Amino acid sequence: MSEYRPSEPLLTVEHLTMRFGGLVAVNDLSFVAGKREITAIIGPNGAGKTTVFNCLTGFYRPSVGRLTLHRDGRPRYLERMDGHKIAQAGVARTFQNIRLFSGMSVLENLIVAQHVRLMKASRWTVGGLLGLPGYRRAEREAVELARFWLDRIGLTARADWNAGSLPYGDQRRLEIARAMCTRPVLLCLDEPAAGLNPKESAELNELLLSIRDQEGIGILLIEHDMSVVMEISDHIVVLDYGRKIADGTPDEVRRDPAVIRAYLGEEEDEALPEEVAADLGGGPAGG
Ligand SMILES: Nc1ncnc2c1ncn2[C@@H]1O[C@H](COP(=O)(O)OP(=O)(O)OP(=O)(O)O)[C@@H](O)[C@H]1O
Repeated sequence: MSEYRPSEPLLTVEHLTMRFGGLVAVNDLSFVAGKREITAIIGPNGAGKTTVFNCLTGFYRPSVGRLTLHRDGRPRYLERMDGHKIAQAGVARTFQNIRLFSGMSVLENLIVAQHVRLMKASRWTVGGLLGLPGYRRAEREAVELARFWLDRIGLTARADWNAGSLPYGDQRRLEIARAMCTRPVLLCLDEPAAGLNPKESAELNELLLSIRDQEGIGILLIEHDMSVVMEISDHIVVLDYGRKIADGTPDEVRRDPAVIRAYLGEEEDEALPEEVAADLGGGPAGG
C-alpha cells in the first residue's frame, strides 16, 4: 500500500492500537497529517475513526503507539498527555453531537472557549481578575478574537442569541469557531456535515478551506458525506475494522479496489449507496 507523505508534517501517528477487552478498535495505524492540509479519516461504521480522535485528544490512552504533534520545531508526544495538556499543545476538537453551551449567547460561547488563556492572564488570583492590566488586555483580545470568528462564520448579527436557538447549520459553524478561538494548530472535526442541507454543507466546505488557507493550520476530518470529503480533502486515510486499507489523495483513494470493496462488500451485485458510488466514481474504472 502506498502512503501519503505531506510536505510539512504536523501530526505523526505511529502504530496506534486501541483495545477494549478483546476488541481491537484501532489496529496498528500509522499515517502522517500535514500542516495546511485537510486530512480525512473515512471508513464504514465501526471502523475506528472516533476512537482515533479519542486517542488524539486524551479521552482514551492508547494501548500502543506514538502520537507526535510537531509544533514550533519541537515534537510533543500526545499519548503521554491528558486532555487538558493536549488542548494546550494546540489540538482542538468538535464532536458528532453538538456540544455548545446552549443557554449562553453565541458570543459568550466563543469567550468561554478562551477561559484558560484568561485565567493565565489573571495569574489564577481574584486580585488578578479585578486589577491586573495583563488580564484586561487578555480580556480585550478574547472579545476581539470572538468577534473575528463571529464575522468569519457570518453570525455577527446573532451574537446575542442563545446558542441553542440558532438553526442547526449555524450551531455547527459556531462549534468550529469556538474550537478556533482556542488557537489550535490541529483542528479535529467529527462529522461536521452531519445533518446539514446541501447549502449548509457547501458553506461548511468554504469555511474549512478558508481555515486551512488563511490560518495555516491542519484539519483532521471524520466525515461520512463523501461529497464533502472528496471535494475538500488533500489527503484521505481509509480504515476498515480498525486497520488502514488506503492512504492517499482523493483521486488515489476513489480508485483503490480495497476501498471500493470495503464500501461495497464482497458481493458483486450489492448496490453501492448512491452518493458513495457517485463520489468513488462508480467502480474501479470510474473517476
Ligand atoms: N469505550 C468503548 N468500549 C468498548 N468498545 C468501544 C468503545 N468505543 C468504541 N468501541 C468500539 O470500537 C469500534 C470502533 O468504534 P468507533 O466509534 O471508533 O468507530 P467509527 O468508525 O467512529 O464508527 P461510526 O462511523 O459509526 O461513528 C466499534 O466496534 C465500537 O463498538
